[in-house]
Amino acid sequence: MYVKICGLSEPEHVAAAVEAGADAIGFVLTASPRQVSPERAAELAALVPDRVLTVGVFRGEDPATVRAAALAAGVRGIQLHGKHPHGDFTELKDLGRTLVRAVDARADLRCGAFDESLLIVDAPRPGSGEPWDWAAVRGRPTGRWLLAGGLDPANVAEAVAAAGPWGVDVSSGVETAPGVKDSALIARFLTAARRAA
Ligand SMILES: O=C(O)c1ccccc1N[C@@H]1O[C@H](COP(=O)(O)O)[C@@H](O)[C@H]1O
Repeated sequence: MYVKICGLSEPEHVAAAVEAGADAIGFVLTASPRQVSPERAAELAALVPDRVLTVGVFRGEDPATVRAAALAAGVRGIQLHGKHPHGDFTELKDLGRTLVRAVDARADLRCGAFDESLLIVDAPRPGSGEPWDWAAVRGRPTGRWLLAGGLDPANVAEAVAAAGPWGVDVSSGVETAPGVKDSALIARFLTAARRAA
């Protein structure tokens, strides 16, 4: 079970996620209570060992803006959330970063359909912490895909059983308030997700 912890903004929480065995760590570089500057993301990314994928999260920005911010942040992955056209992914391919497409259940759920190497199937309101009908996507996504949206340490096993994802992605469910991560919740989520596999 691949696990991504998203929306980190403090070194102690980056360290907690790495220590607990996260496969990927996300820095939100778009409007959000979790937004960090590319410079702050670069400081945090420098603390992450190579085995953990660092991902910059964007939503609606044009490819030139995404390119500049991703390069400044030094992230190895680029997550485009929402209705980015295929052409946005094509324009970013030459960067050699891991491209991640994040969509809700109404979208094309074939990983690779937009030349991405990782797909995230999320709630209609990303980063809201709202659970949704995870079972509705069971059997639909293809390839490497992560389930996101309203997951937390207590429900991740149920969500995995319902949807059958390749991995999971969490932000709100490891926070005590919007944008305030909690190291103990991060560790509990990793443990619960691994057991759910
Ligand atoms: O986390 C945010 O604030 C955010 C903002 C804009 C686009 C994506 C965002 N996060 C993504 O949302 C899911 C996690 O959702 P939840 O909070 O666990 O319900 C994950 O894919 C994040 O990358």
